Amino acid sequence: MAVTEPKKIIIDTDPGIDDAMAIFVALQSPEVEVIGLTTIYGNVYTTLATRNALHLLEVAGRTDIPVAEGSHVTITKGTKLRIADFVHGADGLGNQNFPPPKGKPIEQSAAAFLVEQANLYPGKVTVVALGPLTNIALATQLEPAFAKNIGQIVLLGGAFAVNGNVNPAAEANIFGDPDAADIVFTSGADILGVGINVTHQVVLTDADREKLARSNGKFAQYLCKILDVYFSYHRDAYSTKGVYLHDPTTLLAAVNPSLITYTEGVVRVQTNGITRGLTILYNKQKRFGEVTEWSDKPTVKVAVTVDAPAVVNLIMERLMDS
Ligand SMILES: O=c1[nH]cnc2c1ncn2[C@@H]1O[C@H](CO)[C@@H](O)[C@H]1O
Repeated sequence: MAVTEPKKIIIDTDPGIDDAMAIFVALQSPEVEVIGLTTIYGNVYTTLATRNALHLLEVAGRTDIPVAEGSHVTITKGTKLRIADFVHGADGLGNQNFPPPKGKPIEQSAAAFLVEQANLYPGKVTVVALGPLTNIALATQLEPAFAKNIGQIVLLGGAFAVNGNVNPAAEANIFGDPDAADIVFTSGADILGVGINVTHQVVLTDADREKLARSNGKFAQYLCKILDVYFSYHRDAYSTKGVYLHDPTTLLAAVNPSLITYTEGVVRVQTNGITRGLTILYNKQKRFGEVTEWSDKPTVKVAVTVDAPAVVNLIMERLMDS
């Protein structure tokens, strides 16, 4: 049997408790090879995201993986960022005050690193984007061929036909930089968008957490230390007895696409007004008489269903077996 080469992935991340989980699951997934982490603001500011990315790689014993620091401002140079420290703790990792990492990010910016890797392995690199899409939008501006050269962009973002999690209109990653999101969705790259309409189906329960705690898995043990803040946020905000696995679900959609189903259409993002950050998918079922803002824009894939039990099982297995 031919041995298939692992898929090369770059994780663009704002760690973040569920980011930490996604990064660990990726490192435990033989189907993929993590060739770099790029950092962005979102759950924390970019400087802290870089520090946390380096820290998580040190915890994993994978300091061979480069970290490239991303943008500190939005694509329109906006500095008024919305940081979700109330979801993840002030340090982004459950207020554990871990020691600073020994490692440093590489000299290259996240956007330059993304462009370089896409050029180096045309069509072979998947970006798994777990935060606001500023770095990816910058990469498309830095290199017009980026959309063509990148293999796929699997992104966590949007709330398709459901309420957002920042406000009824907007999901956090898209709200973080709506202009960048619109650039990415209309870039022509092969894009799979995974919205919270899908990730809200994937819940880690208290019982799952207890099972993780009882295992000897190194990553399971680490995560159990940082999960408290994330659980209490969900209890307060949603009255759920568990937490949504946004980032690990998106990562697994890249690792094993058969875990989800998707539809195709054109996605545009509202960039101003009270619905700033709203994602609207045009499903092409109606032929509109007039030219619309969706006309002549490239088609993307948007996840519709997920095999939630399989996703939770796979995440648990990989974290416990570490
Ligand atoms: O209520 C929330 N407000 C802001 N960010 C959130 C919230 N819940 C989760 N996330 C973070 O944003 C992404 C999913 O939208 C996830 O990365 C999650 O960590």
